[in-house]
Amino acid sequence: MRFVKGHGTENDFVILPDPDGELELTAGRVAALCDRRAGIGADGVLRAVRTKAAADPAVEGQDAEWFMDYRNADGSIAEMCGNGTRVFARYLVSAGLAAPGEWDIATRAGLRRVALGPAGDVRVDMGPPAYLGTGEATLAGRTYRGAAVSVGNPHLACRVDEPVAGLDLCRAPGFDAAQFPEGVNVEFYRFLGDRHVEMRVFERGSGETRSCGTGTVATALAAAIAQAGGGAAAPRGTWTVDVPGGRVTVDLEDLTSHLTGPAVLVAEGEIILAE
Ligand SMILES: N[C@@H](CCC[C@H](N)C(=O)O)C(=O)O
Repeated sequence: MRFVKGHGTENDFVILPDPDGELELTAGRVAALCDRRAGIGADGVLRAVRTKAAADPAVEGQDAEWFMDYRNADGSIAEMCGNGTRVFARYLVSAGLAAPGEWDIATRAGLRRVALGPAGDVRVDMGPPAYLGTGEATLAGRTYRGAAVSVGNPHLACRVDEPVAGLDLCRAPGFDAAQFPEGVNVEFYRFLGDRHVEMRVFERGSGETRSCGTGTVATALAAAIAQAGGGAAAPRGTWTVDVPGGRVTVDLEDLTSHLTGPAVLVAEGEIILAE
């Protein structure tokens, strides 16, 4: 079957066009595709299926032509993927399946509105990130306090004072499984300036990645709350988030948030699907 490979700030994806929902996408098949030695290699898979053909109750009734069926590299299903949404939108336009402009994409976290031209950055309405209180992550014998944030999927954004490049993210950070029964994406961020942070992430289901769009939104909210001295009434504003794979912008607004950044398609080809 055909595939396209793309990335958003080096958070990379295999895109599988499946307009009529015919593909049986097992967890094993996703993990095999994402394998960086024995497969194509990616942080996740984006299956492009027409919403009306998607046999997924999570998107039933969503008024969008296309459903982004996102899977993590280990084959697990996630509610949302911010970088993936930008890459998905760029793919639909590039393939002639949607026109440049503004339209909605169905996701398990609800409709996400994208805005894009014939080339260049993509802007995604990420909805209002929800601050859910504090939490703790452990890494290399140290405990980090963070903000639990839902961006449709779960995050724990922890502030650090040292450069994030020095953190050992070879192993998964520990977290309280009672607080995050479905697992959690853990971000570590450091202030670089006014509304400017650097961030690294260990993603649920994929390990350390070079970027995480939902994670940058969670981090911007956590940093805004920290800057305001705590509490959920964070000031609104535009944040710059530097990640190992590049830079994105997060707008925290009264009723929603927007994520803006690159979306690049790098290859297309044919997969030989081993059964
Ligand atoms: N990289 C994504 C997030 C993908 C899902 C995440 N690993 C989860 O399990 O929630 C992004 O750009 O948001």
